[in-house]
Amino acid sequence: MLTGTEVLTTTQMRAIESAAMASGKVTGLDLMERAGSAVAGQIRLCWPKPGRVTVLCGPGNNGGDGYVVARLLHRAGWRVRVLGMDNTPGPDAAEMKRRWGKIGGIGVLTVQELRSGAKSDVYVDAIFGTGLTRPPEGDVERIIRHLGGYGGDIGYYLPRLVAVDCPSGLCLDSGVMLGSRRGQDSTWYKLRASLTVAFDSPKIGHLLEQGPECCGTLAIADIGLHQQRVSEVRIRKDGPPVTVVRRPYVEAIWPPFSVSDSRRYSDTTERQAAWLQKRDASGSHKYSHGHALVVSGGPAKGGAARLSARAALRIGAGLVTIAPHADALAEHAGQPDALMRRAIDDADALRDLLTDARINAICIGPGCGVDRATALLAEALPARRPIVLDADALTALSRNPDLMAALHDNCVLTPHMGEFARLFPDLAERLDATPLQGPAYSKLDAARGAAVRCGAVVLLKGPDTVIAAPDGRARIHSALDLPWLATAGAGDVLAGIITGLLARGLPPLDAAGLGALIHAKAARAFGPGLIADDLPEMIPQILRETA
Ligand SMILES: NC(=O)C1=CN([C@@H]2O[C@H](COP(=O)(O)OP(=O)(O)OC[C@H]3O[C@@H](n4cnc5c(N)ncnc54)[C@H](OP(=O)(O)O)[C@@H]3O)[C@@H](O)[C@H]2O)[C@H](O)CC1
Ligand SMILES: [K+]
Repeated sequence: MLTGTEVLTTTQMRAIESAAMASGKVTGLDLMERAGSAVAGQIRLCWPKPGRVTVLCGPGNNGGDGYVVARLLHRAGWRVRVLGMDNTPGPDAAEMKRRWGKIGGIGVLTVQELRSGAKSDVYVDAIFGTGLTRPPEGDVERIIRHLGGYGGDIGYYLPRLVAVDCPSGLCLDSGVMLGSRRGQDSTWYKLRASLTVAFDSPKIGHLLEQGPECCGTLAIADIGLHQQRVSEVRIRKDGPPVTVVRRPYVEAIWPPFSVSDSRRYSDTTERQAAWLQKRDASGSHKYSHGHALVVSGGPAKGGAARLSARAALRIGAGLVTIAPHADALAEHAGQPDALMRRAIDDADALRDLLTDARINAICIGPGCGVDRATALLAEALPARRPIVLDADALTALSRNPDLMAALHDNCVLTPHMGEFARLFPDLAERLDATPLQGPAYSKLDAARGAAVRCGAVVLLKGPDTVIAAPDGRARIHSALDLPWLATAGAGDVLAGIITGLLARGLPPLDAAGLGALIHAKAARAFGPGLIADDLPEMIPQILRETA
């Protein structure tokens, strides 16, 4: 349902690149020239007046791109200094190094050399790209630390650090700096580029964990590889066919980067907008938009479920019933009047209610209580209706292997990292280990592993939300610009939006993906000062603006 941006792994990127070269339509040298030219072009767009630039070139093709940048900026009138490594790179990078060598010299890539001479206006990091396999060490580590501001005097210039493909040290399959402890501020170094120019498509690591913060503005340059997006290619004419795995693929649904082609990167289609606004032929009767049931808890615990129910109504479920324990029914008497109320005291009462086949989506967890969630899930899961499990329902799941075994592909689990660790401790532990080798285990790997294991859609919440289905399809929803979304009750609203979308008939992965998107858009539209109650009220504006 969503049209997003395809996100690649580094292996997929290499396969596409190899396929392009094997087709004979383009050479590695052409691709390198286009890559370097895209970076130089972006630099000139950002800083039109030629100044001083230092280009730092690593041992591989990322360094090769750097030599192209140096040559093209020199041609544009910049005063260029190049620091490189004393090695013989692959043939394409070697040729680019040779071409630069006819124009200027190459200093050694050390901190001492970097600190000597005049300061530059722009520093280009072309040390490592997709080929990083282990944490940087020796001189290269020192220079990357220095660029990260730990080394002193070029800190003033950090806003002008431009990364080729990625800031060096970042694992593009996971978004972690190899060698640095995850989730801690005291990373042993942290580059913060003001601009990163990457090629063809964003990679997983641009969007997850430390990636967005380190990359700064991410520009994706088209280097003419789209024709190579075939499902099967031959790398060599006489060689075996090599499958370029494009599906299951990962999609970014709110890419935080600047792009010129808005059609390719739009987040909703016209058809989707019409469906969201009920302007299409999906039906004019309230039951044609589904009936969502939001299970609530006992006395004084109703606020969370009411937030969910309100969100399910606002997103367009035809009917929404809130189902508290009978003791708590009276406290749900207030607004919104559109909400229906029905007491459910135990699993038998839920079974009775579910004889109404028109109830086609359930939300369970917010304010429910763990014991109640345990009892009601045992009844609800075998019914195999679309169901969102959040909060207390997730705790119930983590304590009951039988419930875990009853999950099915119409379930959506919405854990934050703490809940995820209780549900899938081994996966969380793997994620917590310091990554020493690329490709490092990623949040995407963890969410996918969890989805496969439990047979349900898993939405792992965070500023970089990852959504994975048991069949391997996945989405990354990056919303680092919304610190004010970390507020009590915001998760309950998300659960309600997803439940509403399920009631309206969206498949679980789409409901979770679109739910995360609308939730973030509502928070963005409201801005700082947001409380969870504001989120459902912003949904009409988001629906109106969806085009
Ligand atoms: N994908 C494309 O369409 C294009 C990509 N381009 C650019 O190419 C790089 C990828 O180039 P590659 O040569 O594969 O990789 P890198 O340049 O990133 O680095 C590889 C070299 O670095 C060595 N390495 C890896 N880790 C370390 C480390 N910790 N310390 C020291 N050296 C390290 C590695 O050596 P090994 O010992 O591991 O073999 C390599 O020598 C991509 O990012 C783009 O910028 C094209 O130019 C355009 C098309
Ligand atoms: K780089």
